[in-house]
Amino acid sequence: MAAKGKQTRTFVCSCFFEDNLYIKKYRMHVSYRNKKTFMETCAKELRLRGCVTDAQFAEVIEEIESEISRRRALGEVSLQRRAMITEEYVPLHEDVYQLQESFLDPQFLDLVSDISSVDCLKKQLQEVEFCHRLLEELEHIEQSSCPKGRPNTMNSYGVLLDEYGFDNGLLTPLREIYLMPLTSVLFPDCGGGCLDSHKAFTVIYSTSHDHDLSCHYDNAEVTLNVCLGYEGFTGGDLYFHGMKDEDEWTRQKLHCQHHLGWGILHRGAHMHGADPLISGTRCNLIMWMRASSVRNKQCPMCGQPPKLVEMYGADDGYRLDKGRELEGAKGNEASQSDPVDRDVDVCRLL
Ligand SMILES: O=C(O)CCC(=O)C(=O)O
Ligand SMILES: [Fe+2]
Repeated sequence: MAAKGKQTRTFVCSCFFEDNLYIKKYRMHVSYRNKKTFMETCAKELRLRGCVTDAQFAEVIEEIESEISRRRALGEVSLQRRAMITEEYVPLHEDVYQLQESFLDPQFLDLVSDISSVDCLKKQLQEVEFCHRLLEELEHIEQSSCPKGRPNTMNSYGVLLDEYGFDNGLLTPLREIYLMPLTSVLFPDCGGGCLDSHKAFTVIYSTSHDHDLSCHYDNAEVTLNVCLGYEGFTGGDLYFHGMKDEDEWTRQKLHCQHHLGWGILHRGAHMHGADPLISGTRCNLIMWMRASSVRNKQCPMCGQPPKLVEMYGADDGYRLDKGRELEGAKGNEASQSDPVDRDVDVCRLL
């Protein structure tokens, strides 16, 4: 079922190999050029977070270096997974791969066809049968022996959806036909009117594994976050602070409860995280939507004009403008950028 897709040249910004490396144990994003600079810039903060012995530092450096190697090989590994999935994976519900209007809540459809006022967004989107079928399909994927690409180093559970063929029939039409009428009205300032690609994955939280998500921003111009449910859960609210470039982004805090079948649209640059889950399991579908015309000018991760590195097997949503220089011809490498942690006391480090 993996989609073949047309051969678009795909790129990442070279910062992917040096910046925003997440150290899960100490809940901290760091940059890494070499061991010496790393120790000069990050050792102090790491010590404050409990990394004190030589062995602990060695472990952190090993983890970072292996994450950089993983990132360099990621495109090739993704292509290998796609080939195996195409060969072996037999879908449980063929219909969940093709978007139909009946999957979408009537109130949502009304909103798309008549987005005259932002207030309409407060209407509830009801639970739909589609969520159950999609969840069953995702469980079927999880139980299959086929390889699964995990979203990023902040989320260890869940799966990259494009590798299983959810883009062409389901998610691309969802973005183009139904989401863009809304995002172009809600987020015209950050490319909501010209979203031209996305990276979609699921995230799964339970009390026994990943149970929360640190405050971060996404590698996205606009993000869709839909709660697909699972076993009844409590806790695990999504929360928002200010925008990442605001001086006092921690000052505000808005809580949003997840409800089965509800979707939340937000700017990728809106600082957000997930509270700890108290009970049950939560599965959400995340679509990081990208506008190449926006990110071609400024990488949302490093905040600089992107230094494009061509990648096969993965796509961070940049497109080659005429005359643009490439950073390096590093084929067969790929990126699955992490969301970027911005714990309050870490932000000045990065
Ligand atoms: O758990 C959530 O609802 C948030 C997930 C998220 O922000 C992300 O994966 O980028
Ligand atoms: Fe996020």
